[in-house]
Amino acid sequence: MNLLKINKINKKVKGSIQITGSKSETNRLLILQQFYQNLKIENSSNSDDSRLMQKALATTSNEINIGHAGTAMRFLTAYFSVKENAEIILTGSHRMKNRPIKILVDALVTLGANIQYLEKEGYPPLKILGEKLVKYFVEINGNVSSQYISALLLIAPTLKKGLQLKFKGEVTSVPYIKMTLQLLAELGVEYSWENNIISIQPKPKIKDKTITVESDWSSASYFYSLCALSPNSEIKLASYTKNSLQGDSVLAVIYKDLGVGTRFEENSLVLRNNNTLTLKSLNVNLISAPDIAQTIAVTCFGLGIECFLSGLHTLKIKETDRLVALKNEIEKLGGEVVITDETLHLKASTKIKEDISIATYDDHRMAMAFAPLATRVSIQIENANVVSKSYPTFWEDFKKMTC
Ligand SMILES: O=C(O)C1=C[C@@H](OP(=O)(O)O)[C@@H](O)[C@H](O)C1
Ligand SMILES: C=C(OP(=O)(O)O)C(=O)O
Repeated sequence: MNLLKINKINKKVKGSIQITGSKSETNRLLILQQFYQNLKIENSSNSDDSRLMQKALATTSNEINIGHAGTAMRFLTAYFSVKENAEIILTGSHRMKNRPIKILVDALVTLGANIQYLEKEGYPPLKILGEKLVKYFVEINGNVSSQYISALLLIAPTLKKGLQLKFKGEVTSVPYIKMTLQLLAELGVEYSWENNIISIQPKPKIKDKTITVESDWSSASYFYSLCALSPNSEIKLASYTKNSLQGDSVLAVIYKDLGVGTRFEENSLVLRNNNTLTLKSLNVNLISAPDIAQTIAVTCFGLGIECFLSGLHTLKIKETDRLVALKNEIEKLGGEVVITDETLHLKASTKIKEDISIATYDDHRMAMAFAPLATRVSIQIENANVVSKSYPTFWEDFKKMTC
């Protein structure tokens, strides 16, 4: 599927869908399952990123191409570093070769790992020779990506003396670190987080355990947006819990201000557009939830309200430079956007140009974030199948709600 043309939606948005499991939770659990084979996972993500992770863990080949999957790249770097006798070349897409990994590699090497860069210093591809890591203390810069920290935490309980991680600087995307710690705790791993030090105790074995992955909140964000942009709409999404491990569950709070009420009905989220929007300008810091920045910016654009987003310094090293991509595409539609290295300011505007073709920059979230604008105008999405990185059935589910 290349160019997807979406006609303006003229009916009331209504429907009920089951969203696939969180890719963040799934990719952590897949690593942990290698260490603890009596761990069972239910409602795993069917995303490309999780399938690639599964394939990489099952392969007998010495060369693994992880495509665009950031968590898989980072978690597998740590995993193969401690897998004795592993001799692996870990590579990825062109974009992956430009997503930094030096902070993680330096930390692993400090702990005793054997990793070499095969092309550009600080970036994949990597050659990893699995070793027993002998050290148990390392300092790490926490403000570039929390994935480096999660990668280390995931291998920590398998190390003889566990691990002590000391952070330098502010830590970004903290809920993802807490997710890793909470999953470890569910397996009985003991940890503490005091000031800027996380300590993990060793845990060679666990009791039999089944973990059911909650559905993906980042994927739910596109339906929050659709609901906010469709008066009287009602959308039901399964399977979610009130005590989510996912930081993107903050959507329920943010979208309340954008006119969407959330209630839980058993294990489903019910979103309702209450037609209560009075807000003229939204101001949110997304340092804890960077993956919903695109969704929120596009919702505000569709609603014709101003929006000021901060805490976005990690967006430029994701699937694409998401700040530049957002500015380019919103401006094609007639909006005005000012970006800095870590902020985005969308000016209020009421007109949206018809039938514009939105470029997606190999970024699933660009495709999904712009789709709900079809409630306002007909729109075209380029390379629409990019959505499979996190949400392979997105277009079927979007159709169910809107046709
Ligand atoms: O640990 C994770 O599962 C993730 C952490 C975040 O990355 P950063 O920590 O690089 O912001 C997030 O953007 C990504 O989609 C998933
Ligand atoms: C940033 C993302 O993923 P990753 O870093 O795992 O490629 C994402 O899914 O938005």
